Amino acid sequence: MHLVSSIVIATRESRLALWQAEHVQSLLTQRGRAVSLLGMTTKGDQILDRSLSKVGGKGLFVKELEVALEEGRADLAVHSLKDVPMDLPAGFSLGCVLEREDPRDALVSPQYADLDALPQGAVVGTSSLRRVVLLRALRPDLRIEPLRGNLDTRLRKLDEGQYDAIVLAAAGLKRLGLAERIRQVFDPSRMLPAAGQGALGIEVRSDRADLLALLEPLAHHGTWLAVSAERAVSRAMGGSCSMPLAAHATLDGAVLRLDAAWGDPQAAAPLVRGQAVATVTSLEQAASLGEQVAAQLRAGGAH
Ligand SMILES: NCc1[nH]cc(CCC(=O)O)c1CC(=O)O
Repeated sequence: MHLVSSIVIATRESRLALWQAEHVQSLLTQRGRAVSLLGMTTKGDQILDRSLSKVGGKGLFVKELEVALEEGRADLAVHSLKDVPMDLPAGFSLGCVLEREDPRDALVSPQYADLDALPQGAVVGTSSLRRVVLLRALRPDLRIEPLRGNLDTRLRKLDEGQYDAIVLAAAGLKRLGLAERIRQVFDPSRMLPAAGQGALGIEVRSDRADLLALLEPLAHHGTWLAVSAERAVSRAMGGSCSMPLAAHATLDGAVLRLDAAWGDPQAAAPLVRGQAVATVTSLEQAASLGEQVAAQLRAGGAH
């Protein structure tokens, strides 16, 4: 068996990725482990001029980190779970899911207090197909323009006046101490979050049982159940993280409630929605709730 002495975390070098890796580093350090970070630039960080859904999806953010795990240059990769493909490549596992931060979307705007306050035809920045279809359902008059880059870049483009407002995950803003930029946090019933939004996942090589044992005390099982249901919707719908798909689950005791929505980015048709509630105690049961909701979406015309 592999004996873990010093642990290396592979991480992207955006401020948010570093915050997340340092967070896991500090949790492990508190447990007496020596932990260092290995910063890397991924394809997803380099390609800033095209929509990610056109160049291969968000998997572009994790590939280089997996190569580092494969080659033994790193032990763990910390990811925003939202950016992790539904099926990891053979030989890799999700070793841990941490307690979720705020899963909701937030509106950031220098001028306007909330979505309703935006004038007719206002320009809103987002490159997420999910946010596009949800925003369009709420405010068909808005002009939605692409917005890429890390959090600081997106906020800078907003501040330069390229947009009237932008929509971001509340979790990222809160982690970076930018919560004061939030003008409105969307109720999930209006802007349903993406599968896994706000949760961190730690990826390991599946053959590293030593690391799985090490990570066990960091896991938040309620979050893990919820995101398993959410990710199962996404997986059953085709697995890409760049679909116009929202999936959000909440756990109340052992009762998991899962909501999902899908919208056609090409047509102005109403959103297709799905919902299911069940008592769950295992990740498999959570995933089967997700498959049930995906079947509802497909029956409603999602593809
Ligand atoms: N796709 C980029 C991304 N990946 C994770 C987060 C935010 C943090 C999280 O959801 O955990 C963001 C930024 C955003 O959507 O605003």
